[in-house]
Amino acid sequence: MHNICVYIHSVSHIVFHHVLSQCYGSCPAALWLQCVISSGSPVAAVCQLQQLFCPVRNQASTGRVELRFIMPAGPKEIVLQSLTIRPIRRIAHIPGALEDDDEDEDNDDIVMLEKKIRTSNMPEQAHKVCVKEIKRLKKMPQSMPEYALTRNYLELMVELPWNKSTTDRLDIRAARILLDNDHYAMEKLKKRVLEYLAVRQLKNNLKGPILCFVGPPGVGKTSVGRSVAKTLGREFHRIALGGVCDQSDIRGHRRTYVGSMPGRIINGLKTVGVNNPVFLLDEVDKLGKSLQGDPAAALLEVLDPEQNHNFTDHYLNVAFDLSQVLFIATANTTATIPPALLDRMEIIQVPGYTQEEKIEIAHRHLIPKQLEQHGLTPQQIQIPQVATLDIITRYTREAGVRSLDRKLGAICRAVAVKVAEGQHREARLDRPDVAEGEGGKEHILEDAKPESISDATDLGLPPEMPILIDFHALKDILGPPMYEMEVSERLSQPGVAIGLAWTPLGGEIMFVEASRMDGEGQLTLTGQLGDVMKESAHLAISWLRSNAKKYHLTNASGSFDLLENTDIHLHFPAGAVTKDGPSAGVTIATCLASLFSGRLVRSDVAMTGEITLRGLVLPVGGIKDKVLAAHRAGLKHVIIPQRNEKDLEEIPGNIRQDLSFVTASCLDEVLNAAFDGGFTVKTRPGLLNSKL
Ligand SMILES: Nc1ncnc2c1ncn2[C@@H]1O[C@H](COP(=O)(O)OP(=O)(O)OP(=O)(O)O)[C@@H](O)[C@H]1O
Repeated sequence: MHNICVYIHSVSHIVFHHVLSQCYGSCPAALWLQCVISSGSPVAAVCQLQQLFCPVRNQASTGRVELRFIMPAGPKEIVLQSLTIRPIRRIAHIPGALEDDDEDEDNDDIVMLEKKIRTSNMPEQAHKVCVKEIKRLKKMPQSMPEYALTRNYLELMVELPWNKSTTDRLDIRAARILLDNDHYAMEKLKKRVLEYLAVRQLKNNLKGPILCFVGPPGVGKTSVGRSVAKTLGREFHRIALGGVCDQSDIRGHRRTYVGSMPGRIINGLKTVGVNNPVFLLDEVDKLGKSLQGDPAAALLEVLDPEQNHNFTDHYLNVAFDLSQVLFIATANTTATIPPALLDRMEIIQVPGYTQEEKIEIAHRHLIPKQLEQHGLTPQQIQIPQVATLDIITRYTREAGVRSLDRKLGAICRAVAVKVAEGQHREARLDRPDVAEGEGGKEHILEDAKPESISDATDLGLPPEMPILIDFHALKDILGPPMYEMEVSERLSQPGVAIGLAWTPLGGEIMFVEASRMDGEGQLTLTGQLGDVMKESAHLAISWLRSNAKKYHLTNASGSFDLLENTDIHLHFPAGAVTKDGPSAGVTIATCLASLFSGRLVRSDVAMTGEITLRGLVLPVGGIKDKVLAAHRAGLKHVIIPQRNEKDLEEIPGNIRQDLSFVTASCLDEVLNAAFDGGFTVKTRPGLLNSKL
């Protein structure tokens, strides 16, 4: 016997009761779906319900049925439920009242629910609440809106994994192999993760710190979180926190609200079905705030090992023990993480990759993954390392590898079309053993072919030869290169210097430009600068004015008072991007020194460092990312504050070899390194201040 019964108990509230009885064997005895209609009349609601039943009516006696419900607000279709129906004997559609049969079925369901509550392993407090609620449910008329709410609540309570967990697979050696297999480089991060797992192995129930991976996009933070779960043999669940601005998203709504539901933590537990998953709290730095409360405050309770064994979701209204859950957070920057939340986490910096690391990641992980996703084999496409380097330097500018991955995806798609069309032809190979690489340079290919493939095809060689991706093929598929080395062009006149900036997207090189013109001694700053950066500009000008004689710096009329009848304009290109922080101090001072001395700053030097009014150079953060950015841009020398020398240990050996570093403790040393032949004190008599 198969019944579907619908009743409307208010204009805005429709409860659809779908009873599946005897003929369903192992299927649940009853399935309840509830749909809240935000607007519309009863007539409209009945029409929609008729639409809902149409597919069921037309269904043959066996098969799969999708019940669809059209919301009145628009054309959006929501699949309420899809289920297998066999056989359909009868469909009853009775708006306004329940059939007697259905009532019996429903009572059966409640009996089953009660049984589940009795047999479930939930804690005593939760059990008491459930028993109380089911007693209320039994006495409640089924037409009451609260009936469905209570029933949903009880169904969630019996579904939650109060005591169900997976057994941890704690084998550090296996974990090391798995992490190494899944991720290239990231040594610091892997080391810390292994330490964490080792302590877990030695001491069960570790109330350890919450790890928070901080780094630019696409450096593998999320993917390491997934590997940790795999290593431990735990379920993995990702909770995206970007843009979450309502604390109910974390802690749930109280059941008194219409449409109330549990928060993301409880929902996640229901999804994974165990109480010890790995929860990845993604983009914790992008939590918002609103009148509906502060979600970061709600997360405090979730992440605090001292409190989270008693986490109370507003919807559940009973405590759930989260102490077995392994939380890992990810963020692009710590600057926007609320301090209290930051305090509960151990920050592990994940810096961007060098070009060499990116090439390795591409060939070991990204290309095989893309080939698999596009149904290609290494016999059908060949991407040499020079082509990968071209993609990295000319088509992407990023600290991570996400954009590189996308470009490789685009190449695979283009090749898939060729392969599918059966047109196996080399995109282009001018000479048999040579392909063009970055900057038009020619590179010897690893597996150089005796003939170019296009020639080979013409000569009747096998069409299954791999399609070779070279510079010209890249141009065909990805379009003209998006980034060119432009550094030396931009430093071809005085008043320009290259700084190094740290952004949540990784390190960047930053040009600082200065011009002077007749005026009244005003300083104009443009390029969306924050207050700290503006102050750095004022500091740099003051230092140069006070040292103008020492360095023989003059304005256009030859006066040592640099601002006399002179206005200065300082600009930081990429004017749409907001910039702040003190680390541009040395660059601004160098740029102005170039402007007033008429000398060019070396075009292969980049610098970073905070300055004081006395010309000292103070340490700054993000050195590794900044150095990587300088290397990516093809620069050769990097000036950093002396007290940042220790940070150079983090720079990979090959990058340290490619670059030379100057550690400066004062602006004199910076200027000497930034200009060819140094920027030493002029010794013309009469120009120097007597103390010098
Ligand atoms: N070291 C690496 N080895 C292998 N694959 C990597 C590595 N780093 C990143 N990837 C790959 O790059 C892709 C992007 O990584 P993922 O999504 O984990 O980045 P993310 O740091 O979490 O970025 P976001 O901050 O934007 O969330 C994934 O496919 C990942 O497997």
